[in-house]
Amino acid sequence: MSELTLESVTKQFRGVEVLSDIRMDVKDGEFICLLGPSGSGKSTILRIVGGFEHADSGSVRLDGQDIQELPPNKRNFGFVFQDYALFPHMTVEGNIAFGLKTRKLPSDVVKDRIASALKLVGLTGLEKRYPAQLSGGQRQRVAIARVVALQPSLLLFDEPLSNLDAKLRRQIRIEMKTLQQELGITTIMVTHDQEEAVTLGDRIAVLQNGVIQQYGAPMELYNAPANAFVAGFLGDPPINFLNASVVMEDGRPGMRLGEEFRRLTSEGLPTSTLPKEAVVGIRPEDIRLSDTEGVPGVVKIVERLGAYVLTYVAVAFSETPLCCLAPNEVAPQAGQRVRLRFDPDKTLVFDARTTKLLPGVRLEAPTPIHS
Ligand SMILES: Nc1ncnc2c1ncn2[C@@H]1O[C@H](COP(=O)(O)OP(=O)(O)OP(=O)(O)O)[C@@H](O)[C@H]1O
Repeated sequence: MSELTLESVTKQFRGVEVLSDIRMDVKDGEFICLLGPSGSGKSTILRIVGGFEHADSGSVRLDGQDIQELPPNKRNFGFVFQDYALFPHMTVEGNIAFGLKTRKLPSDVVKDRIASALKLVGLTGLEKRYPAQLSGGQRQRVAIARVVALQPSLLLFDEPLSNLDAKLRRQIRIEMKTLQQELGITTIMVTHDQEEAVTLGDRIAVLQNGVIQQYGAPMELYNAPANAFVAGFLGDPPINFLNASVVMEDGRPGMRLGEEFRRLTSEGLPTSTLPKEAVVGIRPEDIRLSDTEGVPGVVKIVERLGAYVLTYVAVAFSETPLCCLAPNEVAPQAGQRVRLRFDPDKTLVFDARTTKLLPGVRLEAPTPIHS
């Protein structure tokens, strides 16, 4: 069992608050990703969990026990950093054995642990190689094997893949997920790469300025982001944002998007509580290109990505062209006039002032268009 709970954790550096009121629970066997831009406090949380920093207030509990006074070497946690620093003068075997020997384990146990760790990361047969004789991906696998061999109760990864090229990142990412599922070790990983977080994390904590903006399953965050920041951080290509004013027409709320007027449905939210200014979020895959129906626009740029095509369409109510993602066979030309249809169930509406999601508020279907 390895369940971790962070409660009301705060941290300041030189009088500047870098973590405020961090609350997180990590269940046994879960893979948690801490996602956020540079400086948002991800590594500081990991370092507090690892025991390399002390929280100013709040508690960090493992299986109910407060561990804050335990030094890092008494926590039995495995740490893999971005700069995984293998010992260059030691073989693969020697690198993995090092930590095991400091724990004074019998030599047959050390041998077994090395063999099974190397098997897990697919490096059996490379025991006698030196780090310089390995590829970047192999070195990272040794770094993971070295930590896994210690049989830690918690795995802590700080941007472990960021030194690798895109293809290798993807490959090792799949290996890490498989390995973590096989071993069932509770894992926390820091990343600023949303794709990595979405593919690896059972749950993701999105951080901004030391505050957890939302903590939940990847698709929960994607489909129902708590605020515009989370909506913008998850998804590639990113969500389109449009500024809009909320207005009443015939006693019913609607929105002005430049010259366009759209009715609003506001399930569960009284019309009187709707903000005056809103931000509408529409994901590229929720916009359909049409010849006949919807908002008129002009294609500016077409980017072919192989399986998909991204079309950037200039419309009257947005300063920046809207990005639409469509299957490859739907490929308009730059300069072409098109119409755009939004999936009304998928539009997200945020309060422009607080940036919070207005749950249940949707733009209605594009037809009929009022002017
Ligand atoms: N030891 C320290 N002394 C002073 N300030 C620090 C220290 N460690 C971190 N900080 C500051 O705390 C804030 C959060 O840093 P942290 O490293 O946790 O962010 P991060 O989200 O992991 O960023 P990155 O992705 O760049 O590593 C930053 O503003 C950073 O400059």
